[in-house]
Amino acid sequence: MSTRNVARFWECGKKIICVGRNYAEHAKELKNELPTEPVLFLKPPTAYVKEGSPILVPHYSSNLHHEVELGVVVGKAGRDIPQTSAMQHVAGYALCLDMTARDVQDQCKAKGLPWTLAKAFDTSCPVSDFIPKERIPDPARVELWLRVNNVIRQRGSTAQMIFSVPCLISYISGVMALEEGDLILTGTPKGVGAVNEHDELQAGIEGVINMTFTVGRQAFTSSDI
Ligand SMILES: O=C([O-])CC(=O)C(=O)O
Ligand SMILES: [Mg+2]
Repeated sequence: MSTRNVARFWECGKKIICVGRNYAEHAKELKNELPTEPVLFLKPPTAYVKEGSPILVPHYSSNLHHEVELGVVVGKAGRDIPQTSAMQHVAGYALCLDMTARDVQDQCKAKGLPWTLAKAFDTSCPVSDFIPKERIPDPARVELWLRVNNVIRQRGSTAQMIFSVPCLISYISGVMALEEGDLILTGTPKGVGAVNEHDELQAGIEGVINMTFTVGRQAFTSSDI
């Protein structure tokens, strides 16, 4: 894959690997135990949405939550990657939202079912433009923020992550091969909450990038895509 294609990672059709409960304060706010190893789940490439298109509340949910996260874009494929060379596999970053149907996730948790319906629906992965690696010299020093209708909801530093970016790359690549254009969502800091139709959602990485999305509602109609 060319550098140009990695820069348009959302068009590559590659996988999105998400990490849950990677910030202690967020694990606590949802009354979850702190993980002893990374919690992983996946989103399909159809989850991507870019600025200019709305985030859609799934037709089967009435409690859509925002989660602002640092995304890591893979630039070099690998399997069983050691932590010491993990950063060589990073092409760059993206500001990401892990949109979550919290009511559906709660039902999945109660029934012991996977989180797919809660996390993998169309538009569940809003992303910024590609951020070249040089613009973020240290992924453990990134300040994330998120506002809904101009009110600050989330603010956190990636310094608070339980598992670092090199640790996550090493762990994930021991489970599944990482490929160029894959995206890793590294977990959300505290402050998650609901968004509703017509809300305006703004998120940013301090001093690097910001993005704006509006919220709409998914219609349950058959259509060609
Ligand atoms: O749904 C959750 O709370 C897990 C998750 O994605 C996160 O911690 O970022
Ligand atoms: Mg998340």
